[in-house]
Amino acid sequence: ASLFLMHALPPQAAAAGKPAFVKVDKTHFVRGGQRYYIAGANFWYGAYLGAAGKVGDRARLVKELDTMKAVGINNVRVLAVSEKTDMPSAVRPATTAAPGQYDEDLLAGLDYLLAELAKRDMTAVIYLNNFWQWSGGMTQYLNWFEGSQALDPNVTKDYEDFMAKTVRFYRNDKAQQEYRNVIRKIVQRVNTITGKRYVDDATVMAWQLANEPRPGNAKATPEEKQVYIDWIAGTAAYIHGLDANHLVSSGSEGLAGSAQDGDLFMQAHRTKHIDYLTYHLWPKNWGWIDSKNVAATWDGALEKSRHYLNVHIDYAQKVGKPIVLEEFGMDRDGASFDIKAATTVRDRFYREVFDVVTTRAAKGDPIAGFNFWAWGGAGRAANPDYWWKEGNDLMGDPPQEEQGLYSVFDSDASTIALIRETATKLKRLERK
Ligand SMILES: O=C1NC[C@H](CO)[C@@H](O)[C@@H]1O
Repeated sequence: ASLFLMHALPPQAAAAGKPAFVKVDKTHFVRGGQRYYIAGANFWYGAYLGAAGKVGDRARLVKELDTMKAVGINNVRVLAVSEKTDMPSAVRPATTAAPGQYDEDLLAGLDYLLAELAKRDMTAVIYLNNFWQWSGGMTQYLNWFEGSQALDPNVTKDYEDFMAKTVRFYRNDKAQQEYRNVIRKIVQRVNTITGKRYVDDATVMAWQLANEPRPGNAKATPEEKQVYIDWIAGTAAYIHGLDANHLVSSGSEGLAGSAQDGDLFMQAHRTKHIDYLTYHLWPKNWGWIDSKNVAATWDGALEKSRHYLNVHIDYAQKVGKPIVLEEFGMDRDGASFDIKAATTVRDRFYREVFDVVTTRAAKGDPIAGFNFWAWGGAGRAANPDYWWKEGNDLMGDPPQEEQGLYSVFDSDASTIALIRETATKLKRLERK
């Protein structure tokens, strides 16, 4: 097996015979003795596809990874665990049925995904919780440990209330203890397919605290901000205590996930236990663009997006760490979810994003790559209303969103061409 895996490593590492962990060298990633840039996809459901039995679809997973590899995608950002919940817009089944009750068949899906990524010299950023409800997440932990109702914003329609209540997770000792039990279970896992300990597997690029953890809502108090800063540092330190080989990141969106407070964003990521910064860019979610009135809103959205793209690279320069634009997306023309709808606005947006990323990376600035949101591949919406039901294909859009909202499908040739072109440009920078 080791001989087999050897040729899955970058040439330098294979020659040296040691695993090529992704490391940080000042404001850049290095891997196998050379710079490393992320040309990545969000693939939250990758471990679900890797599960055996009826939940998974290993044949589809292999096909999706082959397709992504052929495009030049070298990294996927995936969900490791989900929490069983009665919230309608969460994925089912969940890896955690209740505190301490884990579904080994589903967890073996991550084993299979990592084994397949290793064969293709691809890496994974793995997040260990979710600030949002679509995988159970922090609100489900609070249902377990404080008895509160797990809040589904798709039902309550009140995101400000959701965010203000969800941050109680950071200060709930029992919830934090179970969260750390789950972190330890995943980080110290032995891959049931390869026999390799996760801590020794260079296919893992980084552990990520959660998907989009926020300090509170728009009115986050100084005390909530300090709790957030301390939670990031404490949890990241805990992970590094379990695993001396891998990087740790927060999963932050940047300003949008920091109550628009740049000092908080930088302060929360100065801790030595956080190895690189992350940010996400969502013009439609944040109301910068009206997909049904692009003519009137594109210029403003582009100006705000360019500023957002650049200011976070400047924050990373000040903090002295790499930063990855690990989420961005745009819907299909006319706000359609139909796979047959054109993607001219999406392609224009991706082109603008890629222009900033590649231009500043080529200048040596700390932008270390991207993950677009999200790979839909061969997945197809199953219902006329585009909502997901258990047993339907999984795709880039999690269950809380219409199936087709942001997914890049394998038939979206123009968008895939832009991703391929950008992956090639970043690959060239690795050889400098
Ligand atoms: O992490 C996320 N960021 C934005 C995605 C699209 O709205 C969303 O599905 C996900 O919760």
